[in-house]
Amino acid sequence: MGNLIGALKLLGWSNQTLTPNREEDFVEKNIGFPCRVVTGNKAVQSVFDIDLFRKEEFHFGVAKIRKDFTKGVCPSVTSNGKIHEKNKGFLIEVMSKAYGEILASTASAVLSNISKWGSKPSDFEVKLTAVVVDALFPTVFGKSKPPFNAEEVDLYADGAIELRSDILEAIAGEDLDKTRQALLSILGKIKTSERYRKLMDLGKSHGLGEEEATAQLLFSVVFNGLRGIRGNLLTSFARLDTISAEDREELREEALAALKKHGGLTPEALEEMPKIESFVLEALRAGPSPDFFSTIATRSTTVKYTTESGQREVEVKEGERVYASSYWALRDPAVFDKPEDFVWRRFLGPEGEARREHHVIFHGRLTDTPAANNHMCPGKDVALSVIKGSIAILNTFFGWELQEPPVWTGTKIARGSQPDNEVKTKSFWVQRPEDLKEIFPSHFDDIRDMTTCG
Ligand code: HEM
Repeated sequence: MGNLIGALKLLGWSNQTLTPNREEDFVEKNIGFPCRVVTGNKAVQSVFDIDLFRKEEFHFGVAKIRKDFTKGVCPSVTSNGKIHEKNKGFLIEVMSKAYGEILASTASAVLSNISKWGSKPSDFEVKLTAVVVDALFPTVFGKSKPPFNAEEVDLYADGAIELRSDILEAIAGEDLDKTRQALLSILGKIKTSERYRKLMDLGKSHGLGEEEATAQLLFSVVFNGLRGIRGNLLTSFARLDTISAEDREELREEALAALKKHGGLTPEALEEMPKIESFVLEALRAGPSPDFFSTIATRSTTVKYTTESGQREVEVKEGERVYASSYWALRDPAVFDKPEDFVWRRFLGPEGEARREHHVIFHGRLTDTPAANNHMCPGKDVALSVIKGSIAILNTFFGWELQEPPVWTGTKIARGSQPDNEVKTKSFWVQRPEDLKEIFPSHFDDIRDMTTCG
């Protein structure tokens, strides 16, 4: 019963069931399984040591991965040891190639999607998913015919995981026919994509057979990549609604100057947008997705960490589950002043630079580098480029009114970092059309038509 009640509490109140007592960390709790819940920033960072903490294969916290959605191959994110090193080495190389194309692809995805939105875009969250799919997927797979489609990709990502508790899963009673069709369709598109053979050769050079390499790409790009970027882009977009018009203008001026100077969304232009970067990092701090890291102690060990009352240490037994909350680590007042406030300048200047040591959203510090021998996200740089680039373009050239103000309570597990309430737009329009025409001339006519006909 303990497991069921624990799972129900987590499903019902999400991060708020884990609200820390900052005097303590590594608290024993049942969240669907008995574990140690870790919430302090320094203590959470201790789980990044892969000698001490390993992944539970095919599981994330209260969720498990459906094996038939990965062709039975354990995804890199929950694999360990030598197998993880092969998977991760491959994915790091795939993502570093994608990084070279991601900004051009992002600008094109944002603007070509907007040209189809009209002035009253409905189903805005699905529309934003399409932006992410169009920005990310071609940089990995090249062209695919027919192209990947946002609805089916979302269906796959929803269907790929289920609840760990069989009882709760039976109550949820999902119909998987459509998600299985989506899986087959996506696999077909991956296998006929422009770069498939090259990707398979790359996989081979890392010791991965075709089945394994395909499954790693499928789960990494369609689940980790899409879900990671989509949730955090939506939350960043919604946060724009919570800052003043003057602050929005300040962000706009910075981005516009950089885009004009470099003739588009280039790496050099993004370099010259520290305010946009700080805004996005703060949005990801205030509402990170994913919001936890779930691990298992590889051996009995003593972990040293700091709390408000000073240095502490804790004995963790071999095999004990450790659930590290990035949501609370990013709200630790020991490292982030007034953590409940949204302070978009928090990551500016030398002090803001130093705060990157505590920003753990990517399962590592922002100053760390993903590697085959750690579990840090290999999509970090690509993901940040998509989010920063999209926010820069949206805020600079477009205006919108939401149907209701976004709200974040940390109680809605299914929403992750996204606002509790679905983001719906009442109206959407172009601003600074002359600048848009000058910087992105090939998209301008289509977008101008959108505002006049919508
Ligand atoms: C803002 C967007 C993203 C965020 C916040 C994010 C965050 C994370 C986190 C926290 C982990 C570790 C999970 C854990 O250990 O429990 C992770 C792992 C991973 N992510 Fe991301 N991710 C994002 C985007 C992406 C993208 C774009 C890709 C690739 C297309 C990607 C691919 C992966 C993979 C393959 C792993 C497993 C790493 C390993 O095996 O060591 N992620 N990501």
